[in-house]
Amino acid sequence: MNKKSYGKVNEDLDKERKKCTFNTTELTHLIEGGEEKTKERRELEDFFLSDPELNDIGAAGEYTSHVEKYQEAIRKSCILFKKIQDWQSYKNCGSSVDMYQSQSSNNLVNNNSKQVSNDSVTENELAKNKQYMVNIYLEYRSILGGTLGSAIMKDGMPFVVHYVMFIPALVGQGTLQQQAYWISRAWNCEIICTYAQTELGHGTFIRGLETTSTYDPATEEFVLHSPTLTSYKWWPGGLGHTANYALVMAQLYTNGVCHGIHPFVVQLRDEETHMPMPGIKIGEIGAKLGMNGTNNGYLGFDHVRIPRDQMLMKNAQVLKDGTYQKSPGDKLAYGTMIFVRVAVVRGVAASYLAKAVTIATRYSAVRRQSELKPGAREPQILDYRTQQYKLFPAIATSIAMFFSAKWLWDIYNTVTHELDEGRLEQLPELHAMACCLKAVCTADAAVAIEECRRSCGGHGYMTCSNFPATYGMVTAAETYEGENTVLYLQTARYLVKCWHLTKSSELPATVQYLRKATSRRKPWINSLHCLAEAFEQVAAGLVEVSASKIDVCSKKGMAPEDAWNSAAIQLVESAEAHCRSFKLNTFINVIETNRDLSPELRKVLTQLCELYAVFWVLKKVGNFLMYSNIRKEDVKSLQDWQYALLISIRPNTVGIVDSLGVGEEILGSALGAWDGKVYERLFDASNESPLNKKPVDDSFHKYMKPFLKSNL
Ligand SMILES: CC/C=C\C/C=C\C/C=C\C/C=C\CCCCC(=O)SCCNC(=O)CCNC(=O)[C@H](O)C(C)(C)COP(=O)(O)OP(=O)(O)OC[C@H]1O[C@@H](n2cnc3c(N)ncnc32)[C@H](O)[C@@H]1OP(=O)(O)O
Ligand SMILES: Cc1cc2nc3c(=O)[nH]c(=O)nc-3n(C[C@H](O)[C@H](O)[C@H](O)COP(=O)(O)OP(=O)(O)OC[C@H]3O[C@@H](n4cnc5c(N)ncnc54)[C@H](O)[C@@H]3O)c2cc1C
Repeated sequence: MNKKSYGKVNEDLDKERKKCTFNTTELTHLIEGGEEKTKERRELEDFFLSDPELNDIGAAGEYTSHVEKYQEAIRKSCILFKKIQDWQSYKNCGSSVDMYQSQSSNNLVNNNSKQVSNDSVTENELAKNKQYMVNIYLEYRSILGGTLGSAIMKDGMPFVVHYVMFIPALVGQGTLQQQAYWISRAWNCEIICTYAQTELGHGTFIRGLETTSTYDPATEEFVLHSPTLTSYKWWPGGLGHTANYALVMAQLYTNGVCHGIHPFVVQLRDEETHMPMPGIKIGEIGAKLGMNGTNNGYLGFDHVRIPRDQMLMKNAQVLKDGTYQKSPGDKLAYGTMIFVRVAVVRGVAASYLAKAVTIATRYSAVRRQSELKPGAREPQILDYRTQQYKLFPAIATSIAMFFSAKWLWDIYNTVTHELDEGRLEQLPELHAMACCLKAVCTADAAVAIEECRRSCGGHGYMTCSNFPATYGMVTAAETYEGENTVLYLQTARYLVKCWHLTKSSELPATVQYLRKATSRRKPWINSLHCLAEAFEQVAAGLVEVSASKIDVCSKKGMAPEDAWNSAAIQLVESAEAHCRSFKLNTFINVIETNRDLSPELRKVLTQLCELYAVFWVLKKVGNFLMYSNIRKEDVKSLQDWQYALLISIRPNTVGIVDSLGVGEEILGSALGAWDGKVYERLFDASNESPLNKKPVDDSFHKYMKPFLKSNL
């Protein structure tokens, strides 16, 4: 997007802003978690985007080659990550990072070994490590996630997995000594790392991974090996040509016994020359639908030896003689995936959808098309009811996502703190919620972004609208970090278990509705509370149907796995319904518990919350007729309600998207700029095409002219 000034704001957009009935800053603060947070976010954006080396947004990267794109992404990553360090000293927010640095420089590392003395490492420091993770997330979420990072590198960053996965994996799975050594090196970017779990043959079924790590007690080393083509690591971000270390998930063998997958830090490239280490076969996997800046790679091992202390041993351990000591919880090695799923809900789904709705809404206020009434001025396309039906539910969905993401982040912090104290009771609930929220939010964001693109007609198809890169980023998140169907099935597994417990024990907060939902049968009235109840009835009804289908199949003699597979479609639906019910309740809770909300904002939020709910009832009306109080004769009144909500939300639509706080550089769109100078920006963007540099392209003389002549 061009940074040039085009003068006054478009008249229509200006009028839209003037008629907004609520204070947009109040909504921005609510979404971001308070005035202070908004201030910090703006300061952070200014710090990075005022750097001309990073903020060259008009530089039409879409016309460069695959190699040039990668090289540019690396150039910017190096500047960006240097600036992250500068920012950290500027804000003095790295005290717990300093703790790592002082530990490693105090020569905790003995004789080139990373297995270090335990003396100076205390429980207190463990708590600091956790705080450190929280700091990273909060400080860098905006940089690495959907906002700043994507403005600077639209096609993704080759260093992202280093921060988003390698460091979190170290915190979750390394001993304090391993953290002291590896995190300080990774944090200082002395090394760049990736997270290598997925293989050519297996991504979802991680118990089926084939890479082996066999302990050799004679040398106190592990031997990493790729026994088959399908065992090659495949996909890790930054693996192709960027990372020189990887956290590799491999099947651990000691004394001839396989103990399942465990994490190992492996050097991939020489720290000086960057050449692959002996026995390492490495490359990039090639061009993708999107995220072409992330340098996803492949990796094979030919009997590569690493020291014993490069297995991360916070949970399970291998002693010098090869004795295996089990982890207190066999799923603790999966903790990094929970962290990223939690991060994706806000950092990717909510943030990218906020961008898309801002672009499409501003454009729809500026764009005028067709004749609604003969002879009258062409209307703003935002006035077409069909356009409102495309955009307003997407806006409501984006706001609902921000609220659920906040809840998820808070429970993630509580549960990880409990895990450090050896308490695992809330882990299943966190896992279930992280799975379904990641799946519903990324899926909804992808569908809504595509709807936003279509709502901008032909211009939405242009790269300079920024819809293509935005969609490419979000649709990737439907697959990575757990393919969405697979994640729904994880949540469903938890729901069916809880269903069987409804009569006998206390249920965790998010599933308490299972006990009461199906017994309620009141007449329907159009109200938020009746809607919330109906959502719970649908979720409970679907869980009940799934559980009984499994029972019926089992009674017919089916194996439990086949019975599960027979019910899988209903199981996925039940997990989705559970998540939508949770999102609605969270939205209502925000409105009801924030007592200081101004009446104007409360009114707008209530309208958006109602629209979110009514939209989904009508989308899934079959389920609501089957399992909730809603009857066929109520559907018409719900349709009327939805229609009325579109009309009430209309005057505030531009104000609502302005409140999402997405800055110009972050939007990066000719269609969505604050000033609404859509046509000027589209025209200038077209003139950046290299084909427009000469009046006649060389191909005319080389191919077309001889061809035309031959036809004379
Ligand atoms: C600082 C950062 C800030 C901001 C950044 C923001 C956004 C990020 C931006 C961009 C992202 C960039 C790059 C993306 C990088 C993507 C990286 C990856 O994709 S890494 C690879 C991820 N891979 C997966 O997610 C694999 C999915 N598969 C699985 O999770 C599992 O294999 C399975 C599907 C759960 C099945 O495993 P398994 O067969 O072993 O398990 P069971 O089904 O038998 O279940 C056993 C039992 O365990 C429980 N369970 C499963 N998983 C977990 C878990 N993670 N945690 C806790 N518990 C778990 C399960 O519920 C069962 O419980 P039971 O019923 O037996 O009690
Ligand atoms: C952009 C991107 C970045 C990535 N980055 C990384 C990375 O940094 N590190 C890393 O290790 N990996 C990474 N991955 C890999 C990613 O985590 C996997 O692709 C993902 O977990 C899905 O696994 P899969 O590819 O094996 O899909 P599959 O499991 O083969 O899925 C194919 C189909 O089979 C279905 N299916 C599979 N199992 C089941 C089941 N049990 N029940 C019902 N249906 C099932 C799925 O629903 C899907 O429809 C990345 C992927 C992408 C796209």
